[in-house]
Amino acid sequence: MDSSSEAHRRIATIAAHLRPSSSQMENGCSLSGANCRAKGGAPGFKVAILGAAGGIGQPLALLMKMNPLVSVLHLYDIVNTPGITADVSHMDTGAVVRGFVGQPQLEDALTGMDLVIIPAGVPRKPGMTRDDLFNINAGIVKNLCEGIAKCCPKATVNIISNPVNSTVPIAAEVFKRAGTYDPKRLLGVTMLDVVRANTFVAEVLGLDPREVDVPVVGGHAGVTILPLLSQVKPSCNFTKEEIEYITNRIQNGGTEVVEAKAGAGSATLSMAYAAVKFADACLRGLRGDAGVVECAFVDSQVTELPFFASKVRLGRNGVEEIHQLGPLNEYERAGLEKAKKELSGSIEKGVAFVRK
Ligand SMILES: NC(=O)C1=CN([C@@H]2O[C@H](COP(=O)(O)OP(=O)(O)OC[C@H]3O[C@@H](n4cnc5c(N)ncnc54)[C@H](O)[C@@H]3O)[C@@H](O)[C@H]2O)C=CC1
Ligand SMILES: O=C([O-])CC(=O)C(=O)O
Repeated sequence: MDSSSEAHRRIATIAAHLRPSSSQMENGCSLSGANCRAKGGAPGFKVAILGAAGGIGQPLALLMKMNPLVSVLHLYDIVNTPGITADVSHMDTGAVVRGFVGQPQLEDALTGMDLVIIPAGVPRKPGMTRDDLFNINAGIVKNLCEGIAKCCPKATVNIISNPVNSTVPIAAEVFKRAGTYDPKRLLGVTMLDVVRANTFVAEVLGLDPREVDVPVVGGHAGVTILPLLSQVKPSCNFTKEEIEYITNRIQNGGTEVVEAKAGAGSATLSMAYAAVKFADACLRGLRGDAGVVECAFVDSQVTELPFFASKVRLGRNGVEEIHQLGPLNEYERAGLEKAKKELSGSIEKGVAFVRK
């Protein structure tokens, strides 16, 4: 028996006799530390998902474990992460997975992370607006961002928890208070609006959605979601009726899913897909890839509002450049005014929550 077969035999014997303790499972390794060679030393980025046991968190964990840019994946939630970690950690992809459960383990979950993705918080039920989630989710996001400010102040942060139009300003205020705010590193995830827009436009035009690129600006709720159909690539023309239909469908895409799920939550699978698409863009930017451009809700001077979603170029420092809105038609200019009015209140509400 050669030495590597002997090593495998020894490990198999140990594994058969060891019943892993919960702390060993949290290390993403079912052997004791001395016997486990998976130390997470491979090159790549360290990513944490906060809210990893949820409807979005679980498929997001699965997809991030498949991302070759990720070397270490930390899964944090207030419940159920040991099981999800054990499950995902068996995938034969590169990232080492570690689970953390409950507030006492938040700091360990965050320490050393390059990218933190936050889908923690309650989802909508039929009849609710995203703003109806504010009372619960504002406190959750504030608490998690306090942890980030303390343990990984230089991490890039992707906020998914709704209402995004308020939770991003909450995060910014927490970081300002802690003296760690870097506007380039804080991004509200509006990617699902773009994913939907590409899909719905492709349906109407009879195109492959992978070939369609629709800029969606503003924010992430109702009329604040503003697709710029005059700037769709490949360049195309719509009838007035098509513009009304597509715009309404994009603005109400979240509600369409909430109603179809009939009380069982909101978009989770398409959101996990969108979150991974966006996180991958952030990681490619951090790696130094050129020309990575996506829409996101960020600290912005594109309008008079302090936060606004538009196309941004992602780089080694996070948001390297914020694109202007470009020429808008009359329909879009009217939409922009409506969007700004609602956004302004949502941003102020978030800021006031932390300053109060
Ligand atoms: N930005 C976007 O485009 C979208 C945002 N969302 C939002 O994402 C959020 C999560 O949605 P789902 O995953 O469907 O909800 P969910 O209820 O299935 O999962 C939320 C998870 O957060 C966890 N959680 C609660 N408090 C926490 C805390 N203090 N620390 C860590 N984890 C905590 C829960 O235990 C649960 O596992 C909701 O606010 C929803 O509105 C949903 C879809 C799209
Ligand atoms: O609609 C919701 O509550 C969830 C969400 O943000 C979306 O699906 O766009």
